[in-house]
Amino acid sequence: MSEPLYPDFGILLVDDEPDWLGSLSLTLESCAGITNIATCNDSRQVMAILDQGQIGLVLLDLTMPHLSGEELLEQIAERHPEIASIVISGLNQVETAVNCMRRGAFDYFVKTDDDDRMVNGVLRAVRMQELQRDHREMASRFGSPEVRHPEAFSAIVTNDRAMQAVFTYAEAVARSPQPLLITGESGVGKELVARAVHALSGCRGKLVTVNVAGLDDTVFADTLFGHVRGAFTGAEQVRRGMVEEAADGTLFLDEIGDLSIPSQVKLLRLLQEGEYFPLGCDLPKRLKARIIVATHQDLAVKETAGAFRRDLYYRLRTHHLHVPPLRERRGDIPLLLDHFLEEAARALGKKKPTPPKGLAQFLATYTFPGNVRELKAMIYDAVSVHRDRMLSMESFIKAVERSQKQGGGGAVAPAARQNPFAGFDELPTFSDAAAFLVMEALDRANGNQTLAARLLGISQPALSKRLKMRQPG
Ligand SMILES: Nc1ncnc2c1ncn2[C@@H]1O[C@H](COP(=O)(O)OP(=O)(O)OP(=O)(O)O)[C@@H](O)[C@H]1O
Repeated sequence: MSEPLYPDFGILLVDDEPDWLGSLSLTLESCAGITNIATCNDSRQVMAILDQGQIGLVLLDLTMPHLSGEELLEQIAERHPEIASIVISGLNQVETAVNCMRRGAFDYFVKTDDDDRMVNGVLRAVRMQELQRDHREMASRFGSPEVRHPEAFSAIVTNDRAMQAVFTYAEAVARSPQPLLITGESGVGKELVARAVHALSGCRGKLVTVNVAGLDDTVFADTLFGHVRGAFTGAEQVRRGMVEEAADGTLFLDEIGDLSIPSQVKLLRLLQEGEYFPLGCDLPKRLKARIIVATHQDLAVKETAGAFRRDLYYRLRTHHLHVPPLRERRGDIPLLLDHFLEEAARALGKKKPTPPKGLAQFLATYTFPGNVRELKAMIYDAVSVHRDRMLSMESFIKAVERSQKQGGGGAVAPAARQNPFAGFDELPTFSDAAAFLVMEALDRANGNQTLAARLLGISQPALSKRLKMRQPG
C-alpha cells in the first residue's frame, strides 16, 4: 500500500529553474516530511493547475520569464483567495518583500536563507491552511447539526442534546491533522469519544492509547519515542515508541494534565516540528500520527498556576471537545441502565433482570461523581449478586450511601431551587404542604419509601414516622 501524502492538499513549487525545483522538493521532503508536492517551471501554466482545485499552497519564484511572481501573486489572490502563497526570491530587498506581502503573500524568503527558516515558514503556512479547512468544515455544519455518521458513535449510549453537539463537533474535526483536546470529568466517556474520532478520521493505522499519568520524563520519552539498542544500560533490544506504533493512525494520550513540565516540552516539540528522536538515535523520525489528548483536569487553571505550559495548552486546544458529566444529562440514566443491565447479564451469563420500579428515578437523585463508569460498576455489582427475576434496589442504595460516607460528593442532587409557591395568593398551612409533599414523593417513587425519603431529603425512619402520624386512629 502506498504511503499517504502529506499534507492533505498539494503544494505547488513554481520556478523557471528545474534544478531549484528539484532541490526544494528534496529539502521539503527530508526536513518536513512533505510529500504532496507538484512542480511547474512555466509561469503561464500556474493558474490552470490551480483551477484544478488540488493545491492549497504555492511557493513562487519572483523573477521568471512570461509572468513574474508578483503578477501571479495578484492573480492568485483574486481568483483563488483560499490558496496561500509564499515567495522565495533571489532578491534580498525589503521593498520587494513588503510589496509581495501587500499583494497577499503569506511569507517571503530569500533563496540564500537557511533551510530551517524556509521549512518552518512552509510548515506554518501548512498549519494555517489546515486550520482554515477545519474552520470551513465546521462552518458548513452550523446549519445542519445532525450527526452524519451515527454508527461511529454507536458505543456511546445517549439521547442528550449536549452529547449530540459533541458528536457533531467530533465529526467536523475528525479528519483534521491538528491535535484534539477532550476534557470532562473522570468516567464521562472521553476515551469512547476518542475512539469515535479515530474511526471517523479515515486513518488506516490503529488507535494507540498511552496513559501518561505517573510517567517520569525518561519513561515518557522512552514510551513515546522508543530507543535504539544500547541507548542506555539494559537497552538490549530496539524499542519502537508508541508514536511509531500509531503511524497513520491516532495516538491517544490520556491524563495529559498530569504530564511533567520536561515531558510537556517534548510533546510541544513533537507537535511543532513534527519529528522526534528515539533515545540514543541522532536521526529524527517523522510524526505520522494524529494526536488526541484527554484530561479530567482544568488545563486553564493549571496553566495559570504555572503547572502547564501556556504554549502547549494553546497548541492542544486548537480543537476542544468537552464531555458533560452524567449529572448534567440525567435523561441518559434510564438508557444507560437498560444498556448496562443487558451488557452485565450477557457478561455474567445471566438472564437480563427486570429493574425495580423507581430505580432510574432513584439514580437520578444521585450526583455520580464517577459518572458513567460509576453507574456501570453499580449495575454490574447489582447483577452479579442478584438471584430473582427482579433486581434488588438494595445494592444501589448501599452504593450511594457508601459514596456519601466516603465524602465522594455523592449527595442527593440539589433540586432546582425554584419557589413552588410563587404564584399562590393563599399559602397552604405547614402541615398541608408537608402532607402534599409526602404524597407527591411517594407517588413519584411508586410507593417505595426509601426512594421517597431520598427525594424529600429526610431519613426513611423520619418518613415512616410522618406516615404513621397521619394514619387515623
Ligand atoms: N455514554 C456511554 N455509553 C456506554 N458506555 C459508556 C458511556 N460513557 C462511558 N461509558 C463506559 O464508562 C467507562 C468509562 O468510560 P471512559 O473510559 O471512556 O471514560 P473517561 O472519561 O475516558 O475516563 P477517565 O478520565 O477516567 O479516563 C467505560 O467502560 C465506557 O465504556
